[in-house]
Amino acid sequence: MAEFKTIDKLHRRGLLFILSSPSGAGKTTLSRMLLAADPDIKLSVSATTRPPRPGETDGVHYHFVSDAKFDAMVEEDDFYEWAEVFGYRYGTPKGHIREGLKAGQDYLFDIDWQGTQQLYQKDQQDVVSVFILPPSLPELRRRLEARAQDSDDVIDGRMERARAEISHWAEYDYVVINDNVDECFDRVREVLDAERMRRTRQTGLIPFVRELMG
Ligand SMILES: Nc1nc2c(ncn2[C@@H]2O[C@H](COP(=O)(O)OP(=O)(O)O)[C@@H](O)[C@H]2O)c(=O)[nH]1
Ligand SMILES: Nc1ncnc2c1ncn2[C@@H]1O[C@H](COP(=O)(O)OP(=O)(O)O)[C@@H](O)[C@H]1O
Repeated sequence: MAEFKTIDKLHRRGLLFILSSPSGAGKTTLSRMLLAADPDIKLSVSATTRPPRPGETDGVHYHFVSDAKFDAMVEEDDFYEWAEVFGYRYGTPKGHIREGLKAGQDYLFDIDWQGTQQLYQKDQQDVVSVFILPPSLPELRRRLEARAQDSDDVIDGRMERARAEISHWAEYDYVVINDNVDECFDRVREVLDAERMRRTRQTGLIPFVRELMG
């Protein structure tokens, strides 16, 4: 069985896995499920000027920063991309993403369509994007209400923006409807598994095939 071990160890380049959706469709839920189930993918923790919600921890869900700190990060070119959403700013810190990708690390991004477009412009070959749709708009509102973290005004604002966000669905590589969350999660994992197998990411294949052919 020694040959199979060799195949397991083939080197692979990491990927940038993006989950986007209108607010309330379930991307945070799916992200948490994925991070819990898959040790090979790491969350890219964004910086934001939005205040933390109950249950959110600084450095885990977001880096919560002041406006002045965000300005300084923009000025120092610390961001891979950043965008304004719902009146707050959100950005992906550069961190060690480039080195991580080379070493085979996958990164998960919970970012909007603006961030997705910017990542495609920077690094098309490594990006895999998935758009999560709600089964209906009344169900989307029900989920925002059930989450019980926003006032009615904020929920109205999120619902108003939902149509604009959904209009970007066709810019994504994959689209999954989040009706039953477990089924949706299975679809998302299938996408990730298949994308990891892409020939162009399996950089260890060239030496492997060279050896195979003697
Ligand atoms: N472009 C960009 N968007 C982000 C980033 N971090 C979060 N977002 C998006 O900002 C929006 C608002 O996020 P949040 O306030 O956490 O509310 P949510 O919609 O309930 O997840 C969502 O669409 C996120 O995907 C980031 O670093 N860059
Ligand atoms: N398939 C689903 N069916 C019912 N409720 C869901 C489903 N997926 C997510 N939810 C719930 O809907 C609410 C919004 O989901 P969340 O993951 O916070 O959305 P987002 O990150 O896209 O704003 C949460 O209370 C979550 O538990």
